[in-house]
Amino acid sequence: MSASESGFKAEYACSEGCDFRASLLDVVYRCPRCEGLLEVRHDVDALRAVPAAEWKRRFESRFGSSRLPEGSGVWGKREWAYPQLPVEDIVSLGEGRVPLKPLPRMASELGLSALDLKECGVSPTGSFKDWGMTVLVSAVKHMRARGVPLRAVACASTGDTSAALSAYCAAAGIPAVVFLPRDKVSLAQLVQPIANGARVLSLDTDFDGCMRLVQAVTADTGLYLANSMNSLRIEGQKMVAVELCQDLGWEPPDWVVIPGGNLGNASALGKGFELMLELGLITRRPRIAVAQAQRANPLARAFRGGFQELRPMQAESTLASAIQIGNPVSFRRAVRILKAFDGVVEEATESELANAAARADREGTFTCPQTGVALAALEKLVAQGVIEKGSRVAVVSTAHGLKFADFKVGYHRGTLADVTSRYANPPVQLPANLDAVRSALSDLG
Ligand SMILES: N[C@@H](CCOP(=O)(O)O)C(=O)O
Repeated sequence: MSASESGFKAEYACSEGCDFRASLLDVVYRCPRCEGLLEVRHDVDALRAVPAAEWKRRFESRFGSSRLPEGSGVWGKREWAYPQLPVEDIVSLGEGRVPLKPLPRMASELGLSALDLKECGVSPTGSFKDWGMTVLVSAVKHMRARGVPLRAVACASTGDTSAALSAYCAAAGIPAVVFLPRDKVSLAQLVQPIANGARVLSLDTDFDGCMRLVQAVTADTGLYLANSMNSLRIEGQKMVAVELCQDLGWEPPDWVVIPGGNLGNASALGKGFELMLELGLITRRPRIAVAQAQRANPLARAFRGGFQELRPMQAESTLASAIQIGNPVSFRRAVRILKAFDGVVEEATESELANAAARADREGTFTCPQTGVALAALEKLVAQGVIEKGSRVAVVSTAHGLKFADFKVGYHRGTLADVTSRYANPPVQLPANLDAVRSALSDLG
């Protein structure tokens, strides 16, 4: 069924309040009047005509399906994503529907009544970027089918967005071009677009430099921009908030902690909560904490200054390479969301992020360094009393740790610069004889 048959629709609107409107078939990323980013605006009155209980019932019933796109965590909620999109244009790899993993030991040590990790990296390309990329690439497939002359789709990336774009474009048979900062993404991230047949440009600059170039190149409307300044991405990524509430019986946590780089993700999280509030699926706002690496912390600096305008910075090298960004494109959107959700921003040093990731791994996860930043920020916010004891907290885990194997190896070898590995667990080197093995295990009783 095409969602247009169900009567719902969405269009572009200026996120800064101009009365600019455009069709989702248009190639446009910013408001032509004020240069502000666009947002996808849904017909909320039409959506509200369906009772909240019916939305919950629909979403629950689709959640159980193993068939795509119905069983996708994004397209199972398609009326809230891109309602007019015909089903035949959906490009899904089975994104979303990821585990909400409890961390009971860490919760108890921190004095929280619940701590859950929303494992968005348990996903086709190993990161939360799949949630938004399925919407964007499906939209491109639809535009091409309708005769819009798009030759290829391009993005700048710190490694996860490029992997997602390449995989979805490969599935759809659409050429992809990725702009990567040379030697600043992990080997696993680099090989993903290579394997998927994307055109990989390895550039002698950082992410912000790649972002400037991709924006210039995609001014040619035949090359479509896939970074999250394109608001189609936000429509998929906002489903993280919806799925999180669904996991929790439609009761939001008290706090959500999320790592922040280019800041599309924090904006999407807030947009998801706002839509659920408008449609009555939830009745309370969680508070949001955005976590940044201390070496790439433009939002944290702005927060300390009372959210003055963004001062772009040169992001320094950090283990949390996926959020090594000094000039976040979605800064204004994220600030708006933080204000609306009584939000805070905290930052983590290299040692704090690495140890927080390792601490969570001791409970059965395999966390990426960006999630380590969020967990370290959580520890600090609890210690400061900002997040109160007894709170129920969800942390958005953005990527799978397998993409960052070097980080894990370095941590457990104790070779990471500026990190004291408190939970290092190096292998025990032994001769292959029974006495040595028994002696190594003697403390286990
Ligand atoms: N961390 C991102 C950076 C690009 O951000 P996006 O929000 O524009 O996708 C990545 O993985 O590339």
